[in-house]
Formats: sequence, C-alpha cells, structure tokens
Amino acid sequence: MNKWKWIVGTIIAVVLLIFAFIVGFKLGHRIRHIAIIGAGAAGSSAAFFLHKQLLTLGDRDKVEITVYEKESKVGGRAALIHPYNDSKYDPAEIGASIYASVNLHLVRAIEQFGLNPAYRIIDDNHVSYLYNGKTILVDMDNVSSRYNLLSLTRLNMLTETSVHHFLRLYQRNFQLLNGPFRTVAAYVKAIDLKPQLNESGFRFLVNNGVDEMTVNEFVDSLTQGTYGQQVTQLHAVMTIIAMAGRGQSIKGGNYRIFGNHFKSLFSDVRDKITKVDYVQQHVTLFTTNATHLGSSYMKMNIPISLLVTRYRERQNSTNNLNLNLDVESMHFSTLLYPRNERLVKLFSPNYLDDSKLVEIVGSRANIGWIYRKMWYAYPRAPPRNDTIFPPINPDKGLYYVNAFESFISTMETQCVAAHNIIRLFLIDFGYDEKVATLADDYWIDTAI
Ligand SMILES: CC(C)=CCC/C(C)=C/CC/C(C)=C/CSC[C@H](N)C(=O)O
Repeated sequence: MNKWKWIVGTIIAVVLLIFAFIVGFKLGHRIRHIAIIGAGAAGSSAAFFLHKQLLTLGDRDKVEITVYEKESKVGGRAALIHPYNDSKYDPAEIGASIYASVNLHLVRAIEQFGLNPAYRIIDDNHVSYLYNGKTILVDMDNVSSRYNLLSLTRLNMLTETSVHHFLRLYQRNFQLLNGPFRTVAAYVKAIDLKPQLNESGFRFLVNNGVDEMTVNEFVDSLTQGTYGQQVTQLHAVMTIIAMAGRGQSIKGGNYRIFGNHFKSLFSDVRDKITKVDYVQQHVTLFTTNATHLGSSYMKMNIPISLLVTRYRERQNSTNNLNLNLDVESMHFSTLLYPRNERLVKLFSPNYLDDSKLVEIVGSRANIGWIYRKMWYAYPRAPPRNDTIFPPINPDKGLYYVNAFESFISTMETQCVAAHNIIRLFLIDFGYDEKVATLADDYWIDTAI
C-alpha cells in the first residue's frame, strides 16, 4: 500500500512539475526584455515613453526595461562641470546648453519634474560681440546696426515657417495619418523640409531674400557656435535650428531633464548601425582674473560672449590675413564668488593648449583651474539631395533612435525620435497601431 501511495504521489508530483514548467515556460515567454543602449536624451526618453505607454496599455509587468549607460550620470551630451570640481561654484554646461520654448518635450518634462529654468545674471560692461578673427563687427544685442533690417526680418520669417512645419509632428491627427515613421526620409517628406535639407544654409537663405553679408557673418557665427560648421557647409534645416536657439537652460544642469534613474553596465550594438561622421568639438573651461582679452584679440574688456564668423577665411583660403580663428566661441561667466575670477568656456575644433589660453587672456592675467573635454558633438550635416539616412529599424527587434540626428540634432529631436521608435516597437510587438497612437496623452489636439 505504502509503495502504491509513493508511486501515485511521485506521478502526481511529476505531472505537476511538468505543468508548472509549461506554465512557467509560457509565462516566462510573456516577459520581454528590452535593452536601451545609452541614457542620453534619446535613451532615457525612450525608456520613459515605453514605461508610460505600457502602463497605459496595462502591460507594464510584461516588459523588463534595462538602460545601459557607460557614464555614471544620465544626460549624454547634456553634461555639467563645477569650476575646481567644487560644488560651491555654479556649474557650467559643457555640452547642449540651451532649449527653446517650442521644445515641447523638454518644456513638459521641466514642468513634470519641477525643474527650474535658469536665467543668466549679466553684469555691467558684459556684452556679446561678433568677431571675424581680426575685428569686432557688431554687438550681438544690436545686430540691426550692421545688418539690413529686411534681411533680419526675412530670417525670422524663414525660421518661424520651418519651425511650424516641424511642430506638425506633435499633432495627434497628423500622426494618425502619417506616423510612426520607419525612415528619416518619411519624416522629411511628411513635414515638408526637403528644400531646406537639399541646400546649404547659405544658398537657402540667400535664395529666399536674405542678403549675403548677413548670412556670411551673422548666421555663420550662429552655425559655428551651435554646430561647429560653417553656414556654407551645413544644410538649411540645421542652420535654421541654430537661429531658433535663443532659449534657456535648467538650473542645476540640463541633464536633469532626462532623469537620474538608470545606472548599469555599458554594452555595444554598433556593428548593426551605419557609421555617422560626427564633428569633434573641444570644450575648454578655465578660470581667470583677466579683465581684458589678450592683445591678439584687440584691446577689449572681457565680453559675455564672442561669436566668430569664418567669412574672411572663406574668402582667403590661405589665411595669410593671420586671423584668430582657433576658437569658435567664447563665453564668460559673472565673477565666481568669493574668487575674483570668471569662468571662461571655449568651443574649438582642435585641442587648445595652455599657451593658447594665456594668449586669449594675456600673460598678465592668472589662470586658475582648467578642464578639457572632447565631444563627438553633432553629425556633419552638409546639404544633401538624397534622403538616405541611417536606418531607424536596422534589424528585427533593433531600433536606432539617433538615425534622426543627421536630419536634426537637438535634445528635443532626440525625444521626438525616441517617441516614434516606441510606437514602432509597440506595433512590431503586436499592439494595434491606433491603440499605440491613442494610448498616449502625448499628442496635442489643436494646431500650434
Ligand atoms: C526644424 C526646425 C527649424 C525647428 C525645430 C524646433 C527645434 C528642435 C528647435 C531647437 C532650437 C534650439 C534649442 C537650438 C539650440 S542648439 C541645440 C542644442 N544644443 C541641443 O542639443 O538641444
């Protein structure tokens, strides 16, 4: 009897085990693991959108999301440093430093996370100039004293029109008809920015009634300050973005917009991704008690900023004019209390050694703390006739958010591209397209 009990008991236990195994196996298969590589603007917003969409769809527990990041902080190229690595001094942005009020993801995140937009306090004698490597051309707060008013008005109009085209991407009805996008070319067509993509900023603006001097000097200084590329080399979409970039930054660092929740190991999937040529940009921060710029920059008080145009160099390719063009832009902070020093931020295409810094502030001034960082900052973005971009969806189950970067490179557009990818992902994994679009409280229902 005992023997039979033991045999029946064993059979029941084995059946239960097989049943548990099958159920467990099936359940196990219902859990999907999603890896997001990089916790910059794109990766952290992709994680955020995916989490939110799944919550709305009631399936959050079926997906495990892991964000892999090689740095100890989120934010990617939205990054900060404190002078002297000492938190008693206000930090400086060393990467993407501003956002605009039309950057709806960023504005929404700033509100949701209770972040504080920072305004710069500017002291007397602190002005912003446009420099051509030899002479100061104009005070940037008074550009109409040098450039044709009609041209400046045209610039504003052309910027506003392109921004309006772009803002269609946030509208629910537009997205129901056109999105999500499986290629960057589909984006370009849907928001009708092909003419701007096909031409350099210079050609596009001049063809649309802006005079050459304004483009060659004023707009060139903005494309160089923003994207490290000359207005003759950059496509007109990115040129216009450089002009739309009057904005503000977040107190305590723009990286805060992207949260600080993900820390893990870094892993690499680059072999599936088309190589994109990025512009190397060097950021050099240093502190100094200088009150004047060095004599090679003319006898001049420390400005707030010096933006540079390469127009004279373009005209005279041998540089026998001895132009001072090693630095693309300079920004000076107010005094760092209690030190009698300012923080200077330089962007340049090449490494700036200590002797260059001495040349900039003159040998009589002291240089305190120095920090250098090289970024692969922005994709090289020449005008292009073709609309072949890196693939958004290079392989089954593999999505490349930054395929969008060669079209438009900003923090905001990384969020736009991430949201699009989460919708593609949900559709590819079996959710109804309309459900995936409408599940979201993301869209704007009225025209902007
Ligand atoms: C397509 C057009 C013309 C506009 C789209 C609106 C948009 C994305 C504007 C961004 C303006 C801006 C803040 C420019 C500053 S440069 C970008 C910044 N460094 C960043 O990485 O976000």
